[in-house]
Amino acid sequence: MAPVKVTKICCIGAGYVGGPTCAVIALKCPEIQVTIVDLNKARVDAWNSDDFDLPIYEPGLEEVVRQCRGRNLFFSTDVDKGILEADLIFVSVNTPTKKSGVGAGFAADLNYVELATRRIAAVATSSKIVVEKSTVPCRTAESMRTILEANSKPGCRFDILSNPEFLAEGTAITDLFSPDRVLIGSLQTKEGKDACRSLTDVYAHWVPIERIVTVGLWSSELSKLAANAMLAQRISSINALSAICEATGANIDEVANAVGKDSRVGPKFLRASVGFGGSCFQKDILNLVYLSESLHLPEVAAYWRQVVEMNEYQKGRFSKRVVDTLFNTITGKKIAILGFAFKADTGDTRESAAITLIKNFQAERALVTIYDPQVLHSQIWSDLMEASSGVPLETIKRQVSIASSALEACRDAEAVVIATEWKEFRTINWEGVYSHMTKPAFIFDGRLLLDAEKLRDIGFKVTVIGRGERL
Ligand SMILES: NC(=O)C1=CN([C@@H]2O[C@H](COP(=O)(O)OP(=O)(O)OC[C@H]3O[C@@H](n4cnc5c(N)ncnc54)[C@H](O)[C@@H]3O)[C@@H](O)[C@H]2O)C=CC1
Ligand SMILES: O=C(O)[C@H]1O[C@H](OP(=O)(O)OP(=O)(O)OC[C@H]2O[C@@H](n3ccc(=O)[nH]c3=O)[C@H](O)[C@@H]2O)[C@H](O)[C@@H](O)[C@@H]1O
Repeated sequence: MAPVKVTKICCIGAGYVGGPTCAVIALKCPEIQVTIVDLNKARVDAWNSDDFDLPIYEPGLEEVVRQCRGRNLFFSTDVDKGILEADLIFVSVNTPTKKSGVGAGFAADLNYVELATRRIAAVATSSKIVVEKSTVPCRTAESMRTILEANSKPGCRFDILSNPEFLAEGTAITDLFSPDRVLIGSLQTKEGKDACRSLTDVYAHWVPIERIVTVGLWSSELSKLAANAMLAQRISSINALSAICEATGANIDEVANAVGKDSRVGPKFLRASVGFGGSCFQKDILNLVYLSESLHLPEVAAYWRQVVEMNEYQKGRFSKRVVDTLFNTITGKKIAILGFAFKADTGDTRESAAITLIKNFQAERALVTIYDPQVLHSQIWSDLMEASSGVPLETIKRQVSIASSALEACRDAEAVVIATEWKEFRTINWEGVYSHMTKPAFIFDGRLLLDAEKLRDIGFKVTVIGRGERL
């Protein structure tokens, strides 16, 4: 049997990965019909909305959806129909950290992957290539295969591929248009290699063939965890060095630049910050820690765990620096937080460092005003409620408010904290902000975003992550 020519794709999960990834496949492969299905009706309705009010903010995404939706790209809640019709199915559902039971706090919750897999097995009446797109622990594909084979109908065969996604939020569309690599893992059998070829042919519509890397299933699954762990490890390394800079008078920008000039190290991902956030770095490292422990490799587990611990330390250290600088108390003081998303160019707030900072400031009984250009107010409230485990919203609102502009957030504040690196914060009318703040007016740049000298000239007292006071 030759590799199947894919004509219909179904993607289970219309989230940050399934949505953009399959929209780009539809754009680049006009002859393939792509249907993205999700159980969440509100999310599907938003993807289908007349005014393209899409459920996620991602630069360039709307243009892609506008070109393909209704042509060869469809969004639906009819999961079964999507499965029935497709010859290739992406499983792109969420895999959060388990909250209870064995491995709670570390292991990935594979319940959504299992439910989607069981649905495929229950519904499919013809052979399918099933592609694990979600980030999963090593050997999950084996569990999927066992479930599918145990429940398949006569004449139906399922080939499992691992095809982890490497896009970063905020740059998803450019990452998808021009990926560093596409990774496809398959069983090294004839059937496995044929399935791998079918998926390769989809990506080959726009990805140069030398960037499509084909490997064994388990290497593919582990490579995804490894890539995120190593990226996060660079940030924790630079953040650890930022603490030394602050204590010595060295400048983290200069250190990162000098170190990154070494071609073996490279310049990317060396930006000190208030700490990394996002739905995946912490989750995937904890997953790797759990995997290492399960494999009786405690030293390996401890090594990776330290990357997350350093990140927690960085958030706490930055919060403490704010309190220390404001004369050791922020009780009753108004603090403006600029940025709530976990990084710029996204409305996503999952594991955002801003949430921890605000929680720390709340504990010090400060009055916090938040401004973010993209995050929905309802999302901010729900994150703060979740972070304060059960404190009623009315109580939170006594200490926290949300502003609709940076200027409004900073009015009468004693301090401004830059928590997300939104470009627009660079071009704020800082003279105007200064004139409306309580004096002395403090700025804490947790993102190395602003021109500290210019701000000092205006009159601000400026504290920058990774820069000490000594000159
Ligand atoms: N967010 C990101 O930037 C990246 C995420 N990943 C990985 O991709 C996976 C998905 O992540 P996101 O897209 O961020 O998650 P998400 O939470 O935005 O989307 C997942 C979607 O799957 C749907 N879903 C869950 N179970 C379902 C089922 N049985 N049937 C139909 N729909 C179902 C949910 O309703 C949700 O809309 C995760 O494993 C994540 O680790 C990988 C690379 C980047
Ligand atoms: O598996 C995933 O979910 C994705 O996780 C990250 O992407 P993402 O979390 O969307 O965004 P990043 O650009 O990696 O930023 C993550 C966090 O690190 C912070 N960061 C990043 C870079 C840096 O130098 N310093 C730094 O503090 C960002 O502000 C952000 O809070 C990876 O970059 C993607 O390759 C991967 O696919």
